[in-house]
Amino acid sequence: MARIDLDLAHAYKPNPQRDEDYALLPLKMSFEDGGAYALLGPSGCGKTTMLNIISGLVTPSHGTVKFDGRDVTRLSPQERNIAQVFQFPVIYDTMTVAENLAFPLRNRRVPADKIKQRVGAIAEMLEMSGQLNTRAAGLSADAKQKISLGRGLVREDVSAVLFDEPLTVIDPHLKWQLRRKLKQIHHELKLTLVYVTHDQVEALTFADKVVVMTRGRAVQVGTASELFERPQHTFVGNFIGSPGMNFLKAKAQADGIVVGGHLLRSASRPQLHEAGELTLGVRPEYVQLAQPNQADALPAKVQKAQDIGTYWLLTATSGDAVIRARLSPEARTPQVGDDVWLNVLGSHTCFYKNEELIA
Ligand SMILES: Nc1ncnc2c1ncn2[C@@H]1O[C@H](COP(=O)(O)OP(=O)(O)OP(=O)(O)O)[C@@H](O)[C@H]1O
Repeated sequence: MARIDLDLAHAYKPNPQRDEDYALLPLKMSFEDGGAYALLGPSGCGKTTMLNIISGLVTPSHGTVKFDGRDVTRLSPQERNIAQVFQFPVIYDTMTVAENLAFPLRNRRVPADKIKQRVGAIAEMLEMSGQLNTRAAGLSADAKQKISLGRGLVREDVSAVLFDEPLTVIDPHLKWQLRRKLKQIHHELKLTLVYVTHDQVEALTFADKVVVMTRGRAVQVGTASELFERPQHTFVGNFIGSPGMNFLKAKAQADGIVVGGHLLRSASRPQLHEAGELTLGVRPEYVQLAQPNQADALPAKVQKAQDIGTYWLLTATSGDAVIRARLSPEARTPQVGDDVWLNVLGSHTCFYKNEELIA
């Protein structure tokens, strides 16, 4: 396994001039040896480009890729010793499940008894022990993709295993099981894993650390709780969470924060005073119903109240701003048209300037 250091940028077109010309803007980041990472972001943000640069399928137009301090920028995937699992199964239909799993090991002349032991262990982890002698041709798409996952995980000597949306073809119920399974396998095998997905649930359940990407930039690398509690960029606040963070235009002054002409009184945060116009960010989970004229609350009118089962989702407007609150089912739920006060200022509230977290 290897520690991977990226210090690079990538443009598919020659002579890039503007930010839009880059698939990856200049970035510096490291993947720790044995860590499980997810690259998460919407379509076109550069996830696959980053994965293919790590594997060696794409050479970055600028900068370097290092494995354990060694420059591998111009080495092929084979020379880098990478295993990669793609969206669709890459297996041999004429071979049995066991032969498919053994293939990457046979290629490297691993002794037969070692192959048997390793194939048995991987099949057991993927709950395929009963199918080892079945020919792959007759299997479902799910089972074939499980074999692909197994082939990616079977070698112990790889620098890293890279997954590009590997559960796309998997049935939703099995998807959930396999995500958990992959996490468990990671704990058992201690491989460096990098997993591309546009699905936040998939990223957050699989990875120890999630790299959130937008428009060719990695805007935050963090644990699920860091991304939830302290989004470093408004994109992260909005992209992570269901629904995403509320954002309100704000201005700091000595005795509090002004939102929509209303003063929210609070202990001052000195770093905010110089900032001028700000964005206040608060997750719907932390917005509470408040008493009228409560110092840290805003007046609002309820536009929607939806019963989501485990919580009520309230949508209210305060001036131009829309505020969503996730209220517990036990709370007194206001009705559409009610005037309410919503607490938006507390220890979980974040402040942004030019999209970046400042306090
Ligand atoms: N081979 C290529 N040649 C030219 N441009 C490309 C190539 N591959 C990707 N791009 C462009 O680079 C940008 C990033 O694409 P990339 O495939 O890395 O994003 P992604 O986040 O993986 O998206 P998706 O989830 O849709 O695969 C996009 O604007 C895309 O059009």
